[in-house]
Amino acid sequence: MFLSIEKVTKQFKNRENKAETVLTDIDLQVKEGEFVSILGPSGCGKSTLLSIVAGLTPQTTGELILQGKQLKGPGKERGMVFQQAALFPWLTVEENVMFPLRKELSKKDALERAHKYLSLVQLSPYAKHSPHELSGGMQQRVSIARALAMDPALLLMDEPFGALDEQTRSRLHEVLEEVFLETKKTILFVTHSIHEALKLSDRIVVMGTQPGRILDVIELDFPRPREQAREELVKYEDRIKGLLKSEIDKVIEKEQQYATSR
Ligand SMILES: Nc1ncnc2c1ncn2[C@@H]1O[C@H](COP(=O)(O)OP(=O)(O)OP(=O)(O)O)[C@@H](O)[C@H]1O
Repeated sequence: MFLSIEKVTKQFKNRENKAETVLTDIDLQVKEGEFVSILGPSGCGKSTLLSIVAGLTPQTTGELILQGKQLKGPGKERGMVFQQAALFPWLTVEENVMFPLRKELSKKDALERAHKYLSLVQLSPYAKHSPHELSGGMQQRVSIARALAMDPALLLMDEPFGALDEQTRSRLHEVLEEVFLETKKTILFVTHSIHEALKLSDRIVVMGTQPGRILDVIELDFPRPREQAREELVKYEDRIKGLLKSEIDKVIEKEQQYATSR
């Protein structure tokens, strides 16, 4: 198996210094070249799980194995794209994409690589621009190009389009789908949007909350582009909404308990 997440749990200390379980019994297998979304209500531990796979947050128990090797800490075989593009404002677009390549490639090769991926995300004309001259969606495309330029085996994306308006988001879904089909990268993608997950994924991992755990893994066995399969989409959407309903109720109930206890 390309990526195995085995019996992973995570506890954080809460404000009273008591251990609180955020993730429990996470078992997930990801095949090479798969697009897997992690979907669930706010606070169910999606970002924590992705951060554990990235090696940025240590798990409390359990194991992660990528391409036969046990994961310990971060590594360049995993690229990460966050909700905010986090570009260096003093560098141009192409310099931002070249930046992580500076140690392993000559300047000429790094530039060539940067342009390959800028072209893939349709930003070649903006190579010499500064990040502040770009829209939020364009900046996010630069950060996708930067992550891809490292040629990671696994691309981890944490709500990469969460801060964008609906139209830009929709355009970037198309860009990401093109990138996915072209590069055949394995992608683990965190979202709380059912539509986004249905549009992009081969499989959707639906998570529940309190504690965060996997409720179901849904295989989307109908062809891309997904928008054309309206009936299929509605069927899957209803199934996911059914799974999430009681989870969202739990979040609301906790919120109400908190409000009445004040
Ligand atoms: N460093 C930390 N220390 C303590 N608790 C944390 C820490 N990071 C996350 N948590 C807690 O873990 C839980 C899961 O958080 P996480 O950000 O992974 O959820 P999420 O599903 O990604 O939420 P959202 O969709 O709102 O981004 C939350 O209750 C959060 O408060």
